[in-house]
Amino acid sequence: MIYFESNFNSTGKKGSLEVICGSMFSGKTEELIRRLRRAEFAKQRVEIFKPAIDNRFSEDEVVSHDHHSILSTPVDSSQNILLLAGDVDVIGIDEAQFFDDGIVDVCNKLATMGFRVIVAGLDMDFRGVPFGPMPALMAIADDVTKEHAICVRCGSPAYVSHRLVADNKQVLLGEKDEYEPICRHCFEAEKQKQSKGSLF
Ligand SMILES: Nc1ncnc2c1ncn2[C@@H]1O[C@H](COP(=O)(O)OP(=O)(O)O)[C@@H](O)[C@H]1O
Ligand SMILES: Cc1cn([C@H]2C[C@H](O)[C@@H](COP(=O)(O)O)O2)c(=O)[nH]c1=O
Ligand SMILES: [Zn+2]
Repeated sequence: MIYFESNFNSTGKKGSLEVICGSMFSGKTEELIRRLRRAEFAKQRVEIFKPAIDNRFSEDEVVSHDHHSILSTPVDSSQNILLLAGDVDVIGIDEAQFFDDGIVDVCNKLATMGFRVIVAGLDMDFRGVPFGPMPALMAIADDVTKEHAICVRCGSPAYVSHRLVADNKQVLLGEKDEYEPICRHCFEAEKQKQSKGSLF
């Protein structure tokens, strides 16, 4: 896929929605920052939003696990993105899984209005279940990129973020102490191990 920094999508029309998904540590944020920086090199005006709850590394920056960062605006609700999207060409949104369902309509509207919208987020939660508005965003996107971390157990491409701590809430902010990226095979082995353990 060729991304058009000119803000025209592959059909030559202005306005599009790109989704970058995958497990934790797969490079979603790095890829988001890379696309936004390229847009800046093309003299595009860029605005980045993230959910206010994600204050792990910084209140007002999107930061990758490899310490790349870009200034962002934290917002409490998806509607705020519509209100705050000013006179820009490209809108980046990180950690989209944490937004309310309204984010789907907001992204659709922005793309139709002519913005290039680039969204990054976890496709699945720690149970391997689709996360929040991500499946709907992927369905309506013009382009979807699935990134893969390396499975920390066997070196294959990882597909899910396995939770290492005993907590069943869907939302639990964390890093390497709380999550590890693993592949389908190692995830299945883990589930078997846990179900055997719960029998005794
Ligand atoms: N198991 C792993 N597989 C791949 N990258 C990893 C792994 N563990 C740590 N990393 C680091 O995470 C970086 C990706 O970080 P980031 O873009 O923030 O990912 P994401 O946003 O998908 O969580 C990689 O460049 C690498 O330095
Ligand atoms: C799997 C999973 C993750 N989270 C949290 C953990 C992190 O704070 C973010 C994901 O960050 P990343 O940029 O993709 O590394 O989400 C969660 O709350 N619930 C989950 O099931
Ligand atoms: Zn594995």
